[in-house]
Amino acid sequence: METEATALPDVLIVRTKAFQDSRGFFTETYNQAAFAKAGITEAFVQDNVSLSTQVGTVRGLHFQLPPFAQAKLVRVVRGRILDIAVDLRRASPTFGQHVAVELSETNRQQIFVPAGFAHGFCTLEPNTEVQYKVSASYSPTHDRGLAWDDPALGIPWPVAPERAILSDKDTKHPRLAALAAELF
Ligand SMILES: Cc1cn([C@H]2C[C@H](O)[C@@H](COP(=O)(O)OP(=O)(O)O[C@H]3O[C@@H](C)C(=O)[C@@H](O)[C@H]3O)O2)c(=O)[nH]c1=O
Repeated sequence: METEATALPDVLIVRTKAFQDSRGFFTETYNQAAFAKAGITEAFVQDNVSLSTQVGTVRGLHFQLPPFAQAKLVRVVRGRILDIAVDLRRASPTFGQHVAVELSETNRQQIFVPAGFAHGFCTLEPNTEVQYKVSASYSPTHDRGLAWDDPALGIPWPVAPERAILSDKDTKHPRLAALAAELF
């Protein structure tokens, strides 16, 4: 496997080696020892999958508060997304900044998003299936959101706000400036 730094040094793009043959390919999407060697030492405790049927589906921006803050290792099994991570660590020099990375069934790259970041994505193809590992279990009482379309974030979403397909919950999150000091 190899990792590539992004504009936010703690967010990594991960590529694992694929073995091609006449049947197709084989790759290890996660290997604890290899990832630890590359600096990803989180113990992942839950695997998630979501299917978004329509192009322009936006999920996010989501995070969980401590002690249930989650690091995430995200990949796309089918389709294509623009994946977004926003730094919410108040003491960080890159607080409020984001990384945008395209993940697809074709490029098979993954993104590692540490705890202390909000995460979300927009689907670029129908029937897109996203799988991700998280380092803390789901806790609805610690689950929080950040407005995906907050202009202060400057995220280059590939869908117009009026066309985005969102959950009811994701239309109601506060903007960054209104997030309480309850962050990280
Ligand atoms: C996230 C999650 C949801 N659920 C349930 C709650 C709810 O009834 C249903 C759908 O939940 P949501 O609307 O929050 O699903 P979704 O909008 O897909 O939420 C996910 O978005 C991406 C961007 C992330 O980064 C994830 O961490 C997660 O927040 O699934 C669980 O049982 N376990 C979980 O870990």
